[in-house]
Amino acid sequence: MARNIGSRYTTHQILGRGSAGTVWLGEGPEGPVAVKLLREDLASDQELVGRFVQERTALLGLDHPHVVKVRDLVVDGNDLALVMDLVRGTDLRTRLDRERRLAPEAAVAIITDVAEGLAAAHAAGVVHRDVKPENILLDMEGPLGPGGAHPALLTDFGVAKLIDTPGRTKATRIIGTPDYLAPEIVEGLPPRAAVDIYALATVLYELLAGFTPFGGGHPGAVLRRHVTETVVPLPGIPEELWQLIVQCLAKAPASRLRASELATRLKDVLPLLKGIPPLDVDEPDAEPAPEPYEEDAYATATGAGEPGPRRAAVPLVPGASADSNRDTHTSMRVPAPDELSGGPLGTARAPRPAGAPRPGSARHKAGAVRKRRITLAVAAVVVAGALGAGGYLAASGEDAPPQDSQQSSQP
Ligand SMILES: Nc1ncnc2c1ncn2[C@@H]1O[C@H](COP(=O)(O)OP(=O)(O)OP(=O)(O)O)[C@@H](O)[C@H]1O
Repeated sequence: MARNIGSRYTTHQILGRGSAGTVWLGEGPEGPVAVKLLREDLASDQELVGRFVQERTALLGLDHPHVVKVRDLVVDGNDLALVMDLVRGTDLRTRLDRERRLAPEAAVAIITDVAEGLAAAHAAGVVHRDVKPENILLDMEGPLGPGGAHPALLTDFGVAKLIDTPGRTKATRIIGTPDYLAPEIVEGLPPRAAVDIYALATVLYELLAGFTPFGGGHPGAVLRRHVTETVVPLPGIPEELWQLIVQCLAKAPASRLRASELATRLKDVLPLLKGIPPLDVDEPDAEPAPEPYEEDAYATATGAGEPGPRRAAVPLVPGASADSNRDTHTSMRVPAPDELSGGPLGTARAPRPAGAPRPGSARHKAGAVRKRRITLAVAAVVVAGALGAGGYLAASGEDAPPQDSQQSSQP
């Protein structure tokens, strides 16, 4: 049934649901649109509505072929809606679920598009804060690019920031999707443009591997890996491409490439990837069962029980009920330094060449445990030095002063 949104738009049919609201196919004065209607409890939050109006200029001003254009922001009674260009196609998560892994050329073509979109946003002082496959739309009506990839557009700009209002989330909580969260966010620092680069490199890794570099298990373990662990190389990945991923997954934000540099470097790499099939890697198995004498520091410190599902579907805000089982935003506590530095859930997930023995198998077990101990010992030393700010935030329990986290630190 058609429903009016403000005086200019009607919605007809649901395109999809996320944790912050529902996206509808709609009609506006200039033709079809997508309307993201925020959840009622968000729409009735006066502070959030104020922020929504404040963001208007920045969001409406973003105009780039690889960013989904926001046409209007509607505040009407209980309705709070973002009116966007309709992208006829699918989102990258759906494609990835279908294909499991993409050929390097197609993966890089998609990520290049998104890097270009991000470069424009960052230049305008806007940080996305929730780059992930769900927020990358593929325009099936657009021309085919390298590797047969359709144009990719980044969507959901500003939504993470809207939700992350000082009254709604404390400085001690994190907003985002665990698999894609940059280490500085885990440490409680304000998100700058480099968090988007980290998340985008994570998406690139995921397109190539079929899994994220630090995902798996309990969300707390995922957060800890971002801070303490090093990404493990993918078997068969061209070295030039691997180096770009490593650089953009650097723990120090300043060491990562900027979005425009990343786009340029990816374009340089593209011709080398022609005709390379999807990488032949097996997803690492779940963590091997902890050795009896190794204490699960995270579980002990937090009361967390068994590791959760591979992707944490923690609601954005209490009461949210995303009706899909896909990744969603997370609002969770900034872990304390001791939680970040210990426990066997922190082992980096090493991809295996197809058919190689599992890391948890008898043949590999002794080596794996030794390696885990070394990783954790190094991690403990690194985190002890690196988490001063995060530790303070975790301990303070105070609301943060309002911080314009969407202002980019980059020109
Ligand atoms: N501009 C658009 N045009 C066409 N479809 C869209 C558009 N924006 C979003 N969608 C579709 O609507 C669905 C829901 O999007 P939404 O942004 O609400 O959720 P999400 O990003 O999947 O999850 P979350 O908000 O929890 O991170 C997505 O599957 C996407 O494919």
